[in-house]
Amino acid sequence: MSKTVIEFTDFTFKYRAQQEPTLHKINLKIHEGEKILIVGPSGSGKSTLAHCINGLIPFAYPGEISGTLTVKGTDTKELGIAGLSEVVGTVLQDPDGQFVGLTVGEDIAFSLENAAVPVREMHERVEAAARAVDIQELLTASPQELSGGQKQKTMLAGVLVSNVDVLLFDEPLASLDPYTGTGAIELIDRVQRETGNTVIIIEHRLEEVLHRPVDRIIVMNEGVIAADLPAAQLLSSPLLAESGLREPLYLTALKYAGCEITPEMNPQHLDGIRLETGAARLRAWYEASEVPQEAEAAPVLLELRDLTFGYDKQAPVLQGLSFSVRRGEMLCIAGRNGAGKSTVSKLICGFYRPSAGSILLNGRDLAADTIKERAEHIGFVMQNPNHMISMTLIYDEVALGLKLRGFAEEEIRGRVHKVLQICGLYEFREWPVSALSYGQKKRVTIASILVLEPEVLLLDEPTAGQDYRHYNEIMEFLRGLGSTGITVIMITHDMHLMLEYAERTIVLAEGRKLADARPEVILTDRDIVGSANLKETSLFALAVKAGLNQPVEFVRRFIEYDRGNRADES
Ligand SMILES: Nc1ncnc2c1ncn2[C@@H]1O[C@H](COP(=O)(O)OP(=O)(O)OP(=O)(O)O)[C@@H](O)[C@H]1O
Ligand SMILES: Nc1ncnc2c1ncn2[C@@H]1O[C@H](COP(=O)(O)OP(=O)(O)OP(=O)(O)O)[C@@H](O)[C@H]1O
Repeated sequence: MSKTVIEFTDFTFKYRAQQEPTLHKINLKIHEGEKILIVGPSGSGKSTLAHCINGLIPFAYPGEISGTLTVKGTDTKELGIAGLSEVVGTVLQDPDGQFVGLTVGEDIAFSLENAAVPVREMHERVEAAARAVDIQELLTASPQELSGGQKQKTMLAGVLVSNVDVLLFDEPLASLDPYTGTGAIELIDRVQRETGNTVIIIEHRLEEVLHRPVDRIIVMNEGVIAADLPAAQLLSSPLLAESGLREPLYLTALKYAGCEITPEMNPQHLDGIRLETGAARLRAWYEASEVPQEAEAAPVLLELRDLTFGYDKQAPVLQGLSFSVRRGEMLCIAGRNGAGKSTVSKLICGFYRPSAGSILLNGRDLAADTIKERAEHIGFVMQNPNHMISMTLIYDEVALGLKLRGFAEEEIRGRVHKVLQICGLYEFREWPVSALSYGQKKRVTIASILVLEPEVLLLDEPTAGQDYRHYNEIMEFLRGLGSTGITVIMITHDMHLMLEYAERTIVLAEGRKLADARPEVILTDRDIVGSANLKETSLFALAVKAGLNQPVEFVRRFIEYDRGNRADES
């Protein structure tokens, strides 16, 4: 057995601001060269555990520690944050908090400058890392000009160039398009095999991380380690479901068809899975499943006509983009990192003006409307919750919009409480926002917009950083809004979300509309998937593997059936 790099012994940690410990008596050994995946519901302590390893706890977030944590045999309290930074490289969940350089290149080079690497070698290594994540064109760009995914890639490159022993990734996939995400998982795998580094990945998107093998999966739940198993064992046990976590979609399909999942089937990867009787069962399930009904089309509410826009006049981001959205519809906008998805939402909200084309709401051109006037009808939930929150207490944050609009105290309280309940935040209403996990903060921002009851709700990655339970709750809630006539537009890289909740998806590529169709049609079309950096759904690949004649229709029927199931659960 190789050497232990990280060792938690009866380790308990309580944040100064909390009454109860967030981590309880953790006993965990991580060995040199191991690749570990940590999963767990939102707020279960995953990021807290990571912060203990990189020294942010207790040096930046103070609190009480009992028990010990050693990194390479030395207690982290003795190593200090500087000592730890030489051993552990971290990509944090919120990339904005992590930028130190004025340009992308400087940022990637930061750790090398600190380590006094010769200038020539530094340039070579920075360029190689930038190429590995495909941002070599952006080395002189400033961090403010980057899309969410481009920021994430810069962080990844910064960690990959450094000479640390332990690489720690806190939700590395959250802002990456699926193709880039797959590339990042391959890259992490390659770097680990080449350097023998220890790798720890925290991620909700289990199916995507398992694209490359991991040695163990650790399940955190309520501050304790609920399971510590190889992937095949975990996926064939009820432990994920018991912790409210999502299994890969193809396994859910096999279970619906009546298959038992065993470690011998190699359930951790669709390529290597042994279906045996599964194929016949899937066919029988498909033949017995109901044909979904088409919904009636509602009138158009929002229309984009020939929109053209560029931050820099020479380089248009959008060129003649047109699409319309119907009242009560749930629509997704998808496309690769930097395709212009967030830019579309900023134009709709009026943060920027198009250089040509128009945006109509209920047939009326919005050109003359201010940001404030538009906000009465169109609510916008940004990608990064830390960009939206301005109040200290959760209740005040959610009540703010209603207060500014002059509502009576009584009505404000009723509406805020109702929304907090819907968003699973009621019990935290008197808490400071700073004591919440990233996923919980995201829900606060959704709540603060929902409370205003907009006609159109525009969400940039609504479920990034959410666990499966909250994903279901938020999405079923948004679907409920759809049926009351509120139109929901979601920008997302989450192919599950798109399949399960969007009635239609607009795919952007090169500033134009590449496709406008039902999600299962898009996610089973290799050309569109390839051109827009999306990812084919594993359900489709499963149906093909099982030899079904109509794999697209199989995907559609599965989604319909599963939707009914999930709506019952939430
Ligand atoms: N700086 C802080 N001060 C006080 N309490 C905190 C702080 N950060 C996190 N917590 C508390 O610790 C708990 C665990 O948070 P943590 O961020 O570790 O969860 P997580 O499992 O990473 O969740 P997520 O998947 O939502 O990111 C949260 O419920 C939160 O209340
Ligand atoms: N404020 C800005 N100034 C200059 N360029 C910008 C600015 N914001 C975005 N861009 C550029 O415009 C393009 C589109 O960015 P946008 O944020 O709309 O992409 P996106 O599709 O939302 O990407 P992601 O999936 O990574 O979030 C990118 O090339 C980005 O670098």
